Amino acid sequence: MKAVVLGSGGWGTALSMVLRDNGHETWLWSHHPDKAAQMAAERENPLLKGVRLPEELQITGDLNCLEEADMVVCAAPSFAVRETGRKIAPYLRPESVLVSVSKGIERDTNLRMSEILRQETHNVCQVVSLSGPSHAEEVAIQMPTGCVAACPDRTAARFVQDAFMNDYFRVYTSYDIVGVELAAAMKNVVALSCGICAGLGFQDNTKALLMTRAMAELTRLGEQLGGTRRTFGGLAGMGDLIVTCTSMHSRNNRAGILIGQGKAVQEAMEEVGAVVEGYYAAESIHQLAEREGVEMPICRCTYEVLYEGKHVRDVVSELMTRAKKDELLETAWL
Ligand SMILES: NC(=O)c1ccc[n+]([C@@H]2O[C@H](COP(=O)([O-])OP(=O)(O)OC[C@H]3O[C@@H](n4cnc5c(N)ncnc54)[C@H](O)[C@@H]3O)[C@@H](O)[C@H]2O)c1
Ligand SMILES: O=P(O)(O)OC[C@H](O)CO
Repeated sequence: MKAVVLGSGGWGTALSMVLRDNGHETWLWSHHPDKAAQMAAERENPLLKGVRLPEELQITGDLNCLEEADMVVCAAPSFAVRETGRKIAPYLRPESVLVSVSKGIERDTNLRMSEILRQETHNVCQVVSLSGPSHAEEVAIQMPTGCVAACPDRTAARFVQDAFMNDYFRVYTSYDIVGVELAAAMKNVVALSCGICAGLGFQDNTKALLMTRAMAELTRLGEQLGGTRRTFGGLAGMGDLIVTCTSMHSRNNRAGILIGQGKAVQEAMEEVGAVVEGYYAAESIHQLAEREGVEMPICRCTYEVLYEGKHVRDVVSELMTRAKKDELLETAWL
C-alpha cells in the first residue's frame, strides 16, 4: 500500500512513522519544501525532538508524490484543510481513501473537516476521520494509544483501521463521523478553559467539574447536529477531552494556562508557537450553539474571554452561580 501524509507538523510526522512501521510505502509531504529538505537530511522533525525518522520514510515538498497513492492522510492545521483539499483533488481516484486527522471547524462556513475535503475533492473517494486521545509526542515514541476511524462506509473505516493498527496504535471503527469530528473540535475549547482554570490556580476538583459539565454541553450540541450520543463517551469524546485537558503536550491547555496567568490571548498563542485550534473552534461553536439554540455556558464563557475581553475571574463567578439544576434531568450523556 502506498500512503501519503500531507502536513509535516507533529501529528503528520508521527502518523507517517506509524504507517512506515506497518510496512507501507510512506511519503510525508511538507507545505514548506525547505523544511522537507531539512527533515530529509537530518532525519528529525524539530517539533519531535530526539525522535529519529526512519530511513525508509520518504520526505518531500513535491505533490507528485500523490501519484498512485492508495491512502492520503490530510494532517494540515484546520485553517489549511480547504487549500490542501483543493491541491490534492487532481491526484485522487475513486478507489483512494482520504483520511482527515485535523481537529477543527472551518471559520465562516462552520463546516467539519471531512465536509470541506469532500467539497474540494468533489466526493471522488471516501473520507474517513481518524481521531482520539493521541499526542504526537507519545505516538512517535510508541506509547500505547487508541483512536477511532469514523466513516459511514464501513469498508473505508476498516481500511484505515487495518492500515494504522499495530501493537502500540489501536484503532476502532465507527460509522459516526459527525460525532467524532464535532467532539474533536469541541474538546479543544474545553482544554483552553481547563488551562485557564489551572492558570488561575484552581486544582483538580475544578478541572473535573469543568470537564464533566463541558462534556454535557458537547454532547447536547453534538446530538443536535447529528452526532450519536455514545460517541461523546468514547475515545474521540471523553478520551480526547481527558488527554487534552490534562496533558502538558496540549497546545490548547498550555495556551489556556498562560491566559489564566494573565497573558493576553494573542500573546499566549504566540508563546505556545503551534496552532491552538481551540481558539478558532470557540468562535464556530459559539455560532453553532446560538444558531441551534443549545445552552453551552462553559463554551460561551470561553468565547467571551477569548474574543470579547471578558475577565476570567468574572466568568468563574458567573458559571458557579448559575440557576440550580438537577444533574440527571439536565445531562444528556449520563
Ligand atoms: N499534535 C498532535 O498531537 C495532534 C494530535 C491529533 C490531531 N492533531 C491535529 O492535527 C492537525 C495538525 O496539527 P500538528 O500538531 O501536526 O500541527 P503543528 O502545529 O505541529 O504544525 C503545523 C504544520 O502545518 C504546516 N502548515 C502551515 N500552513 C500550511 C498549509 N497552508 N498547508 C499545509 N500545511 C501547512 C506547518 O508547516 C506546520 O508543520 C491539527 O488540526 C491538530 O489539531 C494534532
Ligand atoms: O495539542 P492539542 O491541544 O491540539 O491536542 C492534540 C490532540 O488533539 C490530542 O488528541
